[in-house]
Amino acid sequence: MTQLAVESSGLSKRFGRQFAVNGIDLAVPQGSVYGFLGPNGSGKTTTIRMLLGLIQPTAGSHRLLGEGMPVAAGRVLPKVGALVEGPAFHPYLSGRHNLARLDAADRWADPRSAARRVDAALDRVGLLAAATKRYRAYSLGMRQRLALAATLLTPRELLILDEPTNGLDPQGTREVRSLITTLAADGATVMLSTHLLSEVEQICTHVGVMHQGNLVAQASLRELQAGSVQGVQVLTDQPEPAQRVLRELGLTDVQISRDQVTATLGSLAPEKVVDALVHAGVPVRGFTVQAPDLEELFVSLTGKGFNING
Ligand SMILES: Nc1ncnc2c1ncn2[C@@H]1O[C@H](COP(=O)(O)OP(=O)(O)OP(=O)(O)O)[C@@H](O)[C@H]1O
Repeated sequence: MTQLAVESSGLSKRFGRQFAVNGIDLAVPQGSVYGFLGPNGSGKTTTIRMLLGLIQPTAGSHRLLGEGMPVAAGRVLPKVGALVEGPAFHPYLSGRHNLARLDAADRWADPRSAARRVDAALDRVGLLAAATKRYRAYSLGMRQRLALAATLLTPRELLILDEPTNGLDPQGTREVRSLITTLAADGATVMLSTHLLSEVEQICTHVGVMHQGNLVAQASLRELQAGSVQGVQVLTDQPEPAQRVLRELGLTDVQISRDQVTATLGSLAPEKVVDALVHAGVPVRGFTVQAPDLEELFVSLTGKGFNING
């Protein structure tokens, strides 16, 4: 069975009469990059704050790295890096000095190796060259990278990041995404919240979709794609015979448009369709299985569009 880095059971948070998070069962596999996707106000930040013990759940329970929270918090949290509101950095201190202050405040960190740790974290996020610049002179992207560096002062098995690319320009966004991919490749599990579908498609292996406090879908990207309806498109000079073959095979929604025949595949393997066309002597110039559109899938789950221009 897959080991879970984050798991919850019935995790809920109510503010007054409103359930911000309504009994969610998260399952974040170890080694995954899990995109926690949902429109604004769907309960992502509230969930992350509960996972990290920053607020108390109204109901439910959760485990991090296999250990029950909050009982094991002292043992588990040092292995978890978090980016929630971002640590408070001092505007007149350099990036390096800011990290050194945070490191000194960590009671588990050995002060003798502090300088090495700080520079390694700066190097990791590509800020070594700007280490002596004052924080107030940093761009938004540099500030976000410094916040990530702060979470990397000690090796982490799990990173929980709330909207890590929010507010970044395209260059900063690319840098932070590539850093996340590298951290995952080095073995960390990453759970990140986002309202950008494109972010999930680019860097995530798994996704959980939030809508109005409910977890409406949770799966690996591969499963989601396989589970959705696929279409096929055949390019041929003989569309009528092709249409006949597709109908005989049981494909639905078979349509002709000039030299193109499109249809919904159902559970049939695409190679069976090609095989049948060739056997029937239909000259096939092109055959495409149309990739299922994740955006449509998510919109059908949440009834809302996602900003896909991220
Ligand atoms: N401290 C609070 N008091 C009252 N209501 C709150 C509080 N924190 C969050 N909420 C409400 O809970 C709901 C979920 O908010 P949350 O911040 O978790 O959503 P989100 O998915 O992280 O959204 P965003 O992408 O905008 O950060 C919202 O309706 C919000 O107004």
